[in-house]
Amino acid sequence: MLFLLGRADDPNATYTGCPIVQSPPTSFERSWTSHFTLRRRNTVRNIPGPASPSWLFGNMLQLYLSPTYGDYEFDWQRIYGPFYRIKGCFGQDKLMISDPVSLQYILNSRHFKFGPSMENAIHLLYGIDSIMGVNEEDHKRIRAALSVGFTAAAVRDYIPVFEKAAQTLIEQLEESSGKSINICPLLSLATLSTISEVVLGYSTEDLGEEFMKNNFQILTIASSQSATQIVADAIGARLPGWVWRGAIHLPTATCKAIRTAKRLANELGNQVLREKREAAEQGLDINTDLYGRLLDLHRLDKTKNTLTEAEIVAQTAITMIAGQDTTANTLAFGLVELAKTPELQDNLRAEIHSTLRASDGGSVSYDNMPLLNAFIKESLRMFPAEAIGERTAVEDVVIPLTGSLTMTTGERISHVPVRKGQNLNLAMASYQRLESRWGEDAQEFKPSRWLDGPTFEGEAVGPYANLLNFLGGPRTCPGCDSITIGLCVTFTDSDHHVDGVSR
Ligand code: HEM
Repeated sequence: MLFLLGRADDPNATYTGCPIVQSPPTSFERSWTSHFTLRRRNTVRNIPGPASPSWLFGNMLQLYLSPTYGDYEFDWQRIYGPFYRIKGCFGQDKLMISDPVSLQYILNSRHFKFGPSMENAIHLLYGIDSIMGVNEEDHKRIRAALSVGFTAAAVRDYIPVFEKAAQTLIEQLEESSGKSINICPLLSLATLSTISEVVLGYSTEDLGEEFMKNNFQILTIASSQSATQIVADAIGARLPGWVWRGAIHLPTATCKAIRTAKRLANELGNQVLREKREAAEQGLDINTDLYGRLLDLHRLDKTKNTLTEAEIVAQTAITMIAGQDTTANTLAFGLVELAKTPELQDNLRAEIHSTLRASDGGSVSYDNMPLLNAFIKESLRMFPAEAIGERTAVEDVVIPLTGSLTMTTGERISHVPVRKGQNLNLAMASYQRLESRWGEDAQEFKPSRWLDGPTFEGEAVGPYANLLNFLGGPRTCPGCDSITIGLCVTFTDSDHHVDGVSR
């Protein structure tokens, strides 16, 4: 489970990313609701899917602990199509969904919320008042307020920060020139320093030693996966919230790290706001980062449209953690592909050099670099940092399909009725390798697909390039636009040969 990651009714609200549609019941939903009430049998059980090797683990070890990500999942998709059933721990039925029509429906519908493990993890680490911890009206309000830090103008202001981080990265690479290095911790540090600068106006030195140590502990906990954790997760998902809230006080290393992370985020958020308040009282401009913008809005307009200081502080853990390893891993996978394909590296370097020459020391037009943009889209398509999202149906609901599905009973259906509580895996990595969507070469890393005309079949989903890396709907990742610019800047500025790669 990638629990570190990391939705609104107002059609006029301008959030970054995908248009926000929190749909009222559609005619489709109304007609199917009556149909569904007539057929309360468990349809999910009759959806085809792979055999389960064990009652205890179901297909979970194959899904999450295969030697290379997708060893089983991509094969299952080839055999069973974009909507199939797998077994979770203790015989639980889970749906694996990569059908674009179904995904679009789920992401924009009010009939689904985070699954229980994800909800508990969000509450524990980010807090119940964080943007991911709140729902409905509160979510819409916090999301609208946070959007000041993610507008096109704000993202343009971040470019010097991205450039500075890329420069530091170059210096670190130069120090290790000719030697083999582990690039992942360097990238993680680079993304943390960028996020800290644009969110809080703080450098990593300002964050302090204890924060830095805890931050890397938390990322290690979040990215480690084992059979024991999979079972613990499945048991945890069945426990009520109060058990989780109590369990966090256990004297284990993980619980201690999470307790420390919450305390440090709270202290940090309060300290940043105190300093910004004092700076504003001295007449200084505090509109230079996300927290400065949020505080300034609150000082000028204390209506319900702005966040209170406590609400701003409550966003510290999520904004500092959600984008760090997701961005670093995207960069790392891009570098792996560059290392494997020297010709691509040379062509990219030629495009970067000619664009930099044309800019003549002025601002660089990243949009005018087709190969760089194609390379970034292809890296995102092949290697989504969050491979699977988790949702639960909050009531009995019917999910539409692109085509139809033949059940194990032989019946063909074009809509899947699911019961309240049904667990759904939004299979983003599978969707991004769906041959019916991307073509027969969907499994190949091929940036040229983005340059050779229409890239995908069917209606667009997701906020960027028809990709689901940032999911979609009201909970689309708000960092989407800044990340894509940040990736352009980093690859442009870190003009270094990647000579080889080992894992
Ligand atoms: C390549 C980098 C990134 C990827 C792939 C990514 C992916 C995602 C995904 C998939 C979600 C939705 C999770 C869900 O609803 O299940 C999400 C939510 C979120 N992301 Fe990102 N993210 C990235 C970087 C960032 C950055 C840099 C920030 C901010 C500094 C950020 C802040 C957030 C926040 C605040 C949410 C919660 C949104 C909400 O619930 O309304 N992310 N991200």
